[in-house]
Amino acid sequence: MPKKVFELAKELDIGPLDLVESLKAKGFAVRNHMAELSDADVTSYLASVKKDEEASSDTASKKKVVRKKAPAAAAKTVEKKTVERKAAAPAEEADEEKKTTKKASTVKKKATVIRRKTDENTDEESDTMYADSDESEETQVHAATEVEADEEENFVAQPAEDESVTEPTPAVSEEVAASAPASTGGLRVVSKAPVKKETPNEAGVITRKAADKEAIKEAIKEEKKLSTIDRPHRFTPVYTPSKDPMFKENQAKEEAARVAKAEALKAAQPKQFTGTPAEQEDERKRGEEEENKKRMGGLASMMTGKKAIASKAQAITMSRAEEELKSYTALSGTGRPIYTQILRKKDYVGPTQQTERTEVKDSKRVVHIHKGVVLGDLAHKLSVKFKDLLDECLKLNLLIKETDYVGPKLAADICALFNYRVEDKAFNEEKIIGKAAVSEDEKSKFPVRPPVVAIMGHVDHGKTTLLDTIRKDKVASGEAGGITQHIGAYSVKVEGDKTITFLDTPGHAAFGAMRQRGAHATDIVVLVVAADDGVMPQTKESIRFCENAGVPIIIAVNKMDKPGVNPDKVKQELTEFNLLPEDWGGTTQYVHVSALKSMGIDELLEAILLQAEILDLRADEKGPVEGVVIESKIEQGRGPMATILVQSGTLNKGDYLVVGETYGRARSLNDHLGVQLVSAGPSTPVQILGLEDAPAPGDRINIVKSEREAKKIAENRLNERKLLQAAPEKKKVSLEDFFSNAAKEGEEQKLLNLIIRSDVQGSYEAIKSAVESLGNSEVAVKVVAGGVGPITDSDVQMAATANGFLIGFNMRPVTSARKLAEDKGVDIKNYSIIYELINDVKLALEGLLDPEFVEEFIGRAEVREVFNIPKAGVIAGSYVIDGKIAQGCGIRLLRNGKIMHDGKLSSLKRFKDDVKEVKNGYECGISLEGFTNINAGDIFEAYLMVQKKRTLDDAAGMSQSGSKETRANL
Ligand SMILES: Nc1nc2c(ncn2[C@@H]2O[C@H](COP(=O)(O)OP(=O)(O)OP(=O)(O)O)[C@@H](O)[C@H]2O)c(=O)[nH]1
Repeated sequence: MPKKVFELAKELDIGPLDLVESLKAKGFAVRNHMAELSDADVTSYLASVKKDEEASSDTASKKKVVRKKAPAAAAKTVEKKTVERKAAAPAEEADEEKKTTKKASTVKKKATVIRRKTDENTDEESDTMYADSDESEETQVHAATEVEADEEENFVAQPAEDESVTEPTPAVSEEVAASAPASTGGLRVVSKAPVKKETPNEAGVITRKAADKEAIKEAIKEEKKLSTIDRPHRFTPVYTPSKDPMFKENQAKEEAARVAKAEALKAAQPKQFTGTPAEQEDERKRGEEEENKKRMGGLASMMTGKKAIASKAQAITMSRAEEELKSYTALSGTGRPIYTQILRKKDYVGPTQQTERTEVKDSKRVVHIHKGVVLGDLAHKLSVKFKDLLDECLKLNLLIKETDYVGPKLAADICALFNYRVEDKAFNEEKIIGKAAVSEDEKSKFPVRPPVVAIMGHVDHGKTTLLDTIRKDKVASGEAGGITQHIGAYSVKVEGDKTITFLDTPGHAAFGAMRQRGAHATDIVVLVVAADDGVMPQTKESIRFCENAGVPIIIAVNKMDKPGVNPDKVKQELTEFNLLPEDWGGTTQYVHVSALKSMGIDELLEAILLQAEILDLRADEKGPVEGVVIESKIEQGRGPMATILVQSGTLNKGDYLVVGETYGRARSLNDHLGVQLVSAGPSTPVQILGLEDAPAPGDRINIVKSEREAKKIAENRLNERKLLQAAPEKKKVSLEDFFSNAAKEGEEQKLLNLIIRSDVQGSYEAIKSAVESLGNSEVAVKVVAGGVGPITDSDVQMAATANGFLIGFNMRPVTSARKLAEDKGVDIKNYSIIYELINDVKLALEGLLDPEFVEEFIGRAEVREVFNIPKAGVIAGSYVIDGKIAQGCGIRLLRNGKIMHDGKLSSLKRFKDDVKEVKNGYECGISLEGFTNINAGDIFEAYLMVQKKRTLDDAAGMSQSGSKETRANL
């Protein structure tokens, strides 16, 4: 069974490294203690050891070791001594030797080179047996090289020895390692000894031809050379002897034990061959020959440089060595790689030829942009330096930066300066959506659709009550604060088959933006005006929105049930706005109603249907779907939910939608009553589920073929908006603007940071725009985050970081957010009525305004006589002629109307006593802080600086009313 070296070492009870050394010395190709030995190797090695031991014991018993100088070495190496066994040994000794050799096996002889280190430092010498003394000299040069060389030498020498395989080698000096410790106490086994020394003239000795010897020498030298050039450097573990005498003794003991064990092992070895002793002998010889052949093969390959690569690591090392060699040869004698190019200094050959400037063809003077462009990029597209672009832009009064993003219009203006035109190559979503222009003629053939009606009017004029009465449903009672908070859309059946779609729009000023959207989405507006209140600000505002949207108005004069109301007064007021009643010769329909008493409702509905008829409202049910978002919110557990008014086409359940910057699939369609629909035709308000996000009110909806297309369009819209938002608003700069901006630069605007969470998108937007419009140059509201949904931990975290406030509109914080807010000391305010929210924000903003100090006159005194009192200083004996003079007040000294001094009162006395104040008609002594030039006849004017809390109206300079004053100095 094959064995690892360390296993054999264990069996032999010797150190694995020692065994490796020993094996190497005996010509076994082992790399380390992990190398594997075949059975034949083990047997061969043990036999060899045995033979050595016997030889050593013979030598020791006969004590005929003769120290003899090698003929060649004698001349060159004096220090080295070669111990040889005399060739002319007695005959019986020779016989004995012959026997031993045969018994041990006819394997080639291996001598062991043993270097002995003596304890004396000065007299260090080594007894080494060398085949060649030249070799011994070389081995002294470098230990590692020596070992290597010795090994090589050994391997090379073997074939020569094999020639004498059957012959004993009396000329070969042997020294058994085991005997060495006893004599030297510090022997170091470096490697196996090379070859025997040749003594050609002696009888019975197998001689080696001189030519062969020379050839081998040459081979050894060649090998050595190679080993220094292309062989990787490797270290051979070298045993360093201890100088401790005890150690030497132990070594000797260990060695003796090892020998004994090897002998025992040999004795225990099973006999492998059967048959006659002659047959056994033949078999053994054959085995040995095979073994030798194997080794010879290895040696031959080594000699020819085709040494078998033992391991991967060795292969890597070899390849590295090869590379190194190559790079070495790639270096010229200067140490510079031969492929390095020498840089030559260029000779000056005069000015370079100027390339002629070619004018760009008109057809090529086009700049392609995608909706907008960053000016740095535009300069690049125009092939001009940005500096030149900046100079040219000043002609347009434009002060630009390289990072500015401009829209197509401004880009076109800039490009025109360089005789370029702009082509917008923006993502064309219409190509995907496939909008087809419909002619008026085609439109007239479409079926009639229900009118979409919005109800507008001033707060509390009865909009919700009116709608409620119309659709017989109580809406107002369920609303917080009795105010409609967001747009609701409802379809109402009237006159049998006919349907009217109502948009219930809120009336409060904060919902202006929403109302505007409502106006644009509607065909007809019913303007509710309370007969008892008349035209109010938001009535006027609603009229303006309708005018802008070109939407016809029907006036519902409400609360006609109230006693003493005068509808003509309302009509009169509205004539100012070109809303002349029909009975007064105009075109506007006026209907007298009482929403509360359900009076005049039918007339109103008739008027709406009449108006719709006049408008001839038609839509293609089968055409592409168009619609608008009325409202949206995120419902817990259901996700984003949007109220959509389909304006044309038919929206089907399962359609892929693009809605503003979001997209999705209409997973479910519900009408205002919550009834599931399969499809929704023109003028039908539906709530849809299945969008990715809550869209903004007013967003348009389109249907596309796939979700991928929908996503693409939505993402493109989002990207473009972001780019435009990032772009600073470009205004034409005037010198006045520049100076006013420069003056403002020093002032720092105080910010009130808010995080707003609302139940629906419309409310959020309305609140956001309302609170943001509250600021001025000194203070401003910044909505740092917000949207639809409950107040979460991250909102609280953000409020804490931004030092802001959290506002929930119809939204409460989640439990964890509430706890976190308590921990972080963040204030969460909850509102359900928008004007209360706005008032609070306004008050908070006012708190940020710097207080104002105003001077308040309090009295006047006339100086009658001036006293110069040594310790007290100058005292002006005065008489209070107006108001009072008080301690701590500011005081001005006037002489002939001219202000001589303005400072603080130092002391105020009545006779010798200090007093707090002296009123009109009394005398007093007044002294001033740091001023003594007081004359009789001068006037003291006393005043107080009063701190005045400012309101936003004050700050805007609109109104001084409502300011609260506090006396700062008293
Ligand atoms: N007497 C009388 N009261 C009415 C009539 N219509 C509405 N009201 C009352 O007016 C108040 C306001 O009505 P709303 O319908 O909430 O008014 P609104 O215009 O919808 O108010 P906002 O939602 O705040 O814009 C309520 O107290 C109603 O009862 C009416 O025809 N006659």
